[in-house]
Amino acid sequence: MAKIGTPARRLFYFNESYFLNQKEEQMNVLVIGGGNMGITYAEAIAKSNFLSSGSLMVFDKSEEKQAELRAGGFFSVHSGLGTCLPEADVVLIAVKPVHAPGLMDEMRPMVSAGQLFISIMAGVTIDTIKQRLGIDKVVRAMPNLPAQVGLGMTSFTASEQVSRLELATIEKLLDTTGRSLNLASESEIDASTGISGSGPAYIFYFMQALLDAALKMDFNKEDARLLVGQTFSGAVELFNSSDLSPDDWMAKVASKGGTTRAALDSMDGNNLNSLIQEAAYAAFRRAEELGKQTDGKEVAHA
Ligand SMILES: NC(=O)C1=CN([C@@H]2O[C@H](COP(=O)(O)OP(=O)(O)OC[C@H]3O[C@@H](n4cnc5c(N)ncnc54)[C@H](O)[C@@H]3O)[C@@H](O)[C@H]2O)C=CC1
Ligand SMILES: O=C(O)[C@@H]1CCC=N1
Repeated sequence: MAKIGTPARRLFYFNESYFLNQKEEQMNVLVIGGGNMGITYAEAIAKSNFLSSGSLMVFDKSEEKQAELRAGGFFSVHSGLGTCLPEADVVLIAVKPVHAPGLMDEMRPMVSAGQLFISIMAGVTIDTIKQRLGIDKVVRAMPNLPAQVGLGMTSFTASEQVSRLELATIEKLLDTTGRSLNLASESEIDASTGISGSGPAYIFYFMQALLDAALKMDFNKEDARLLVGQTFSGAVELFNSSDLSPDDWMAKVASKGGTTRAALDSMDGNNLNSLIQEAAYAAFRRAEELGKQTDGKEVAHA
């Protein structure tokens, strides 16, 4: 097993003067799991100048993934935890919840008290991570897929052992992928999973339905994609350009007795608003269930 890192150095990095002096670029950050989200974070951190070069490490257990990551060349890619985990000041865990217990058991002998752990795993609680790793400083975050294009929405909350200044630095790290929201409790993280974490899939669901309608109306695939994509981008841009509510914007599109009213009446008649709210609650409840399942035990979710 690799030697345990240098706690004195970590103490320096994580004391208040370090954070007041804003020397984030001297931190070593390790991302574990180089899939959709892990690679998104690693690339965003690498491109942001948040860290100095050579300070970002990635470990994925898949050899195929390691080869793919090495081709990118943005960070050092490790083939085992022993060469990277003891050197890290901040560790971002980005594996599926089902892989969390095995990974944390492997990590435990190599971690130390000064290290700070960020988990983006859905439903895995701060207590589970603290107990399984035997550490105290945990930030639980819930990002979303648009982080891949710098438009992510990440909610996060921290264990009480994470200081205000440490949290400010972690917020800057999370913001390399878009915007973030510091929430007071893990219950709010589960709720935000039902809104922003899973939310991009609901938008894609709506887009797929409109695409299907356009294809039925005999548009070819390319034209249907343009009609739907530009309509979504335009509507979102309008929404973000003012404080008007979606209801206000709907009123601007819909003329009395017109085409939009016909569509909106059809949606209301089918209770679409309630169905979408129900879907968001289903994701919220699932995040809570995952938390109970992973509470110190094995996970039954892939
Ligand atoms: N995909 C999404 O939109 C979002 C995902 N999440 C969370 O992010 C986490 C990762 O999700 P994805 O990136 O989509 O998954 P993914 O399946 O694309 O990536 C996971 C990676 O972890 C690696 N891995 C598995 N076990 C490992 C281990 N023991 N050590 C090192 N690497 C290991 C796998 O080889 C894989 O490359 C999940 O916990 C999920 O709940 C959170 C918000 C949004
Ligand atoms: O579906 C999931 O479990 C993850 C968490 C939020 C988005 N994807």
